[in-house]
Amino acid sequence: KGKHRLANDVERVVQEHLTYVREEMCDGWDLIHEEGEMKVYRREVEENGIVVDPLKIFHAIQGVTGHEICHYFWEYQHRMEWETTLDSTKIIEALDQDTVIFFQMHKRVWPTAQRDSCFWSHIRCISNSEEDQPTWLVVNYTTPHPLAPIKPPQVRLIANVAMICETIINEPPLNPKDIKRENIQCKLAYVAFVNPGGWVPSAAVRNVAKREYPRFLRRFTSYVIEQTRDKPILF
Ligand SMILES: O=S(=O)(CCO)c1ccc(-c2ccc(C3CCCC3)c([C@H]3C[C@H]3c3ccccn3)c2)cc1
Repeated sequence: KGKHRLANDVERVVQEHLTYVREEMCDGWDLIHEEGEMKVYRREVEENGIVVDPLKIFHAIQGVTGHEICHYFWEYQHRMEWETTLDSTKIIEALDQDTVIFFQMHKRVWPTAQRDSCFWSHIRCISNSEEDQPTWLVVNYTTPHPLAPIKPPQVRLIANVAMICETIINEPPLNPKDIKRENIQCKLAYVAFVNPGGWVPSAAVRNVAKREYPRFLRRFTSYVIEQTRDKPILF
């Protein structure tokens, strides 16, 4: 199928994330939370008094592949089974089989006004030259859409989020068909640039973010482990 109207935007944002995720986690990032394999980093950034802290989470999940993590993160029909911070989510346009446009109503976080979001969501497999497993990624990026008009008092979120996954196969058996789930691990990097889109109390949003991002990733990864437990491995 030909290039859709957002194909160039999608390409640019995907390449930016691939460059950015490899950047060293050195200056300016605070490790704000650690649980098991999950490490949550944040930079404190404000634009015009609005908290827009970039957030980076590194995690390693036993027994699932990067493809499985990205599949369940991208597929809209599973979203309400793991997303606890949404009132609703729906596809408003499919640009191609890997790129859709979502409209979402986010649960209100007191004392802020309710947020909604409209973003294109793209899933992609990047096979690198070596024989090891490909990288799978999903990017959610805010985009305007005629079917998602801004309706005050709701405030439109501005989000640029990526889930970038590698699959590790420990002690690969001679025959790939013999690979078991206990031999596989997904190493993921989750990056979120979220601008609340309007004034919010900095401390409140920082506390919500510090609590909600780890919670969302814990819940989402547990969901994928459950969904894939007795299914064939999706590489
Ligand atoms: O990974 S996704 O693409 C999954 C698809 O839904 C994603 C995740 C999170 C958000 C989001 C939306 C709103 C807020 C704030 C802004 C003012 C009031 C709410 C926050 C900050 C507060 C942090 C947070 C993190 C996780 C869950 C909820 N809350 C985050 C958007 C997209």
